[in-house]
Amino acid sequence: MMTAAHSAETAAPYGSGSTRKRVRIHHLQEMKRNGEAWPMLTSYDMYTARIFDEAGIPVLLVGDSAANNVYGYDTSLPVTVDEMITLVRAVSGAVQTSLVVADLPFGSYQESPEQAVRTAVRMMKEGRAHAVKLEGGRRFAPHVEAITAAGIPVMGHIGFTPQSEHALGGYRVQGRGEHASAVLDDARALQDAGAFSLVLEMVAAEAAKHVTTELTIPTIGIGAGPDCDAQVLVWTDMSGMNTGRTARFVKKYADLGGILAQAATSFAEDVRGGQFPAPDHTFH
Ligand SMILES: Nc1nc(=O)c2c([nH]1)NC[C@@H]1CN(c3ccc(C(=O)N[C@@H](CCC(=O)O)C(=O)O)cc3)CN21
Ligand SMILES: CC(C)C(=O)C(=O)O
Ligand SMILES: [Mg+2]
Repeated sequence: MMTAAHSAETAAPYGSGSTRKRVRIHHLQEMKRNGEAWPMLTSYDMYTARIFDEAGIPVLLVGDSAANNVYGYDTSLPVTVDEMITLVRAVSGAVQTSLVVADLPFGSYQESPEQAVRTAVRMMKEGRAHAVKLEGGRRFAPHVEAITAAGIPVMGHIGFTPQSEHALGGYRVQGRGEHASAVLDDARALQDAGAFSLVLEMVAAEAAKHVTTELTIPTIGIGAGPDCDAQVLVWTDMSGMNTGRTARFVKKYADLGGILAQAATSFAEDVRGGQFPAPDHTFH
């Protein structure tokens, strides 16, 4: 249910030709209070952004997972701010309603709160994002606070943080048993620093539930069980565009990879067999 966020009753902001209304951060907090779970998807291009916006996905994340899913790198570490900005601009230019969140890539904010603000400003100014996301727990509270003070909404991201995979020792579930309290401490610190929401990635369901209850800001789970306020998946995973191996937390809702392979094969057959172009596709 998209409620007021997707209704056409209110005038759009100046400079916009649209009558649909942008999802706002307070709508996300309102959905938490009302117990309405909401979806988030990644998007890296104009077509998927337009489709997900029309489908009523309130938040689109231009994830640094673009490293894997656009640029073909083996981890998310190599993607640059410039590589991200190009994609962020494509996505934000295509949406009418969805809130566009841009990931700050590895190395673009860890040095200092000042560096974090500089990168976040670029994502807003050049990428035209509506918010930014960064990975890390309580040690990044000053960074979140500085970006927030600059007037930029920040989404946090804790649990398994792929940019730290080498420090974490691989793809590991976080917050099991006695480690649950560390996840809660990180969550609280980020909320207190001004984060408007928080991704919990590969967090034990029990810990994720406890964090969700304790926080006033929405939690967005990926491999963090059913009790988060929202759920996020990478679009290439959930659509079957990614024909490779996916994590256990992924549910595949379509076979886009298979459909596209069929279309390419049919096109190739038609060209080779002389069935394309037909008279309908031909000018005289
Ligand atoms: N396509 C794609 N989907 C993602 O979810 C994703 C990316 N790319 N790139 C950036 C990060 C990396 N992420 C990942 C990638 C792999 C696993 C994974 O293989 N997990 C295993 C191991 C779990 C374990 O050993 O406990 C799994 O089976 O879920 C998890 C998160 C999440 N993000
Ligand atoms: C998996 C989500 C939360 C993410 O950070 C990304 O896609 O980069
Ligand atoms: Mg990311």
